Amino acid sequence: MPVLRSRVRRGRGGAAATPEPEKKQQEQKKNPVEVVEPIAKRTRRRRAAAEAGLATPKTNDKEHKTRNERVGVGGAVSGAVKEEEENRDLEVAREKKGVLGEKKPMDVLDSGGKSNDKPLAGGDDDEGTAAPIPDQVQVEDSPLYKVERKLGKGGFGQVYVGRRVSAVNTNDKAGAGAVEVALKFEHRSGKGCNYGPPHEWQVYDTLGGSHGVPLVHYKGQQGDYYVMVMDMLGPSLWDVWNNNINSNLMSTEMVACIAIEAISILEKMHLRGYVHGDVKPENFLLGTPGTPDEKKLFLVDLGLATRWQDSSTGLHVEYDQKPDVFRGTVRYASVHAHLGRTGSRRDDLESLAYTLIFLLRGRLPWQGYQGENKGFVVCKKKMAITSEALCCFCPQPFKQFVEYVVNLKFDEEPNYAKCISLFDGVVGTNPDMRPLNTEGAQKLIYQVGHKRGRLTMEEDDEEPQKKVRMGMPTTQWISVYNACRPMKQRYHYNVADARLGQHIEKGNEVGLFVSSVASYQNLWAIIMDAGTNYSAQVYELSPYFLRKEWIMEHWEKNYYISAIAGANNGSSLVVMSKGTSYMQQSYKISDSFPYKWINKKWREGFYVTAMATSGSRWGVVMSRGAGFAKQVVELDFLYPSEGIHRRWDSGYRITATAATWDQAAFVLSVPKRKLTDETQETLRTSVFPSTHVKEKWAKNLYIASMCYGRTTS
Ligand SMILES: Nc1ncnc2c1ncn2[C@@H]1O[C@H](COP(=O)(O)OP(=O)(O)OP(=O)(O)O)[C@@H](O)[C@H]1O
Repeated sequence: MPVLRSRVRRGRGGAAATPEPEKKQQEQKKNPVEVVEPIAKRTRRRRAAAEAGLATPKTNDKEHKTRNERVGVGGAVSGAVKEEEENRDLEVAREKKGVLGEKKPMDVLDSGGKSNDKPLAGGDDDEGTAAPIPDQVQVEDSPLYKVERKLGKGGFGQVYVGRRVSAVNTNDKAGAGAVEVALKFEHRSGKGCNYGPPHEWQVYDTLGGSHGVPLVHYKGQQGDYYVMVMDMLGPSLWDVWNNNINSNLMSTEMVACIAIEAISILEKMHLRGYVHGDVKPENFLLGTPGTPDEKKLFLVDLGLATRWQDSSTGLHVEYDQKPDVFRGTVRYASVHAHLGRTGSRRDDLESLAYTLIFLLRGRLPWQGYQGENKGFVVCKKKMAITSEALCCFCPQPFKQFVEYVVNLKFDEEPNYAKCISLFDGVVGTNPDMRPLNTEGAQKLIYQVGHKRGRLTMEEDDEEPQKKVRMGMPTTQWISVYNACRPMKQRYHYNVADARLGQHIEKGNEVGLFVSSVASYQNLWAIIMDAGTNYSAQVYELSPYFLRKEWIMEHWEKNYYISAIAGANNGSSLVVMSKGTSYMQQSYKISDSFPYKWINKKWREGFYVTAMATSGSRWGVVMSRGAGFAKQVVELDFLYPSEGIHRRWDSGYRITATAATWDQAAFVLSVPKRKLTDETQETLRTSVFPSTHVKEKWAKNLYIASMCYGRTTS
């Protein structure tokens, strides 16, 4: 019995009817075909009441206009010529490189630091920089400071002690008039200053001085540097950990206190609408030794902070995924940050969980990877590891904290008080005796009136949380079904190479064309139906993944790629059709998911129209004239359930799927023409979903896309 996973989206029932179904019906009348499964009902789903209030998808005007302009210029006359030129370019590029598909590193905005996780070089380096750090600093109406010893350096800036030269109250230890301050220098051509003063300045304006965030007193430009004058603090948690010569480990009580105070600092930051975006041991600083603040915890480096909450509407920012954008530090980044998802409160807490485990155990299981796809490997490891394995030798509360944070949803408000209470049993009952000041957390508990005690996640009376990251990784069939008018559809699976022609010919004889193809264990699955609108079709089974010569030959004859599949043994099945709406086409083969290329082609008015994998290689076909207004990609190491649901809610539907043993990719599009019935369902099954397909047919749902690969059971 196959394992069934169903995700249902009910139709929105838009008013405008598309002409396509009518054409399909006419074609069906002209070509009566054998009905594989009788379809009795003809139903229309109504927009579910619950969805009536959902926002209509926004149109990206700029993108829309560009595409129309380009399509207009392309026209019927020049389309074929342009297409040929386009693909000659592609061919030349590929031959020059001598490989199929280039492997480009991701865009990494990695703040690096001591984690030694810095794929891109740091912006400024005093050793060798053309502009030396000034000897003295005076910005805005600040006192004059003499620049003394270096306190630290990150990927963006360098921090020095500034000693006040012009004396007013010479004994001030803190505040704007302090004798010693921290001076953060960022070179004006540094990577954080592309658009003027560092973004961090703005964030400090809002957050500076809030619980656990140092105050910035003055900021301004001096020579080649942007300079920020802030409260001077003491060693970072990384320094403390590193200086613990005996074991490199911190006491459990100390780490539990850090957990408690860090959660309360993050809670206050989140309350002001920001997420930090780079939580790690290097960015937590203690107060200056010998001062009343020496046992206080601070969080610095707001350079990657972003808003999770829109300042004008108060609403949560919109979900998005840009798989080639990474912000943060590889070692501590959340899985969602690795995958390029919009940062939200859950990400800070996940990074904090990794920070705590690092401080306790002295090492994280994904340390030590190097090379171009380090981010990919680290993310895969974070995704695969169980909380038991990650937290072995750590007391239970740390494991519970990990389990809680990795299962938070994108816009879910974390229960900070509950998280803090997890660590109650690990710290001493008298706050004054603790190795770290936990005053902020004390206040938080008091303010929310939360009863402290030995509360654990399980004992909570809330509904059990749906786990988003705890499923067992597996490989399965992923099939996608769309609502449409009754039509004939056939499927064949476990088809050996030799039998393929027979099935396709038989289908063609009764007017069916191949609408989608997939591969499993070097056998093929083909879907044929009467709803394609194609007028002619050719296919090739090749021992190579997307054989260029055959594709180009058929492009010349005005066929366009309409479906592709790749087998693990490297062979591929390419189907090309006449009668598509496409005006120009391009494809790419790549060792990693080619998001960068997709992004580039989007800007040129192309949309993904077919996608397949062969082993770990990806093949993506993009076309002009695809009939889409917008398109996005959901890429994950497991079935990206949350992302798909969010996209569905914004009017997207899955239009292409492909998966390797590691990753599943879903392309979702907003059609230009509003669909009469937007119902879409997905199934994940361990065997080909033959019985389920028949059930779907009975509900006028037809296979739109399928693939075999990575999901979660
Ligand atoms: N106010 C301060 N007082 C004392 N030391 C500080 C202060 N601010 C920063 N530092 C030290 O300087 C280091 C670098 O600072 P910061 O993290 O702000 O720079 P960055 O270039 O933005 O770093 P990253 O590469 O992590 O983004 C810190 O790790 C810390 O050791």
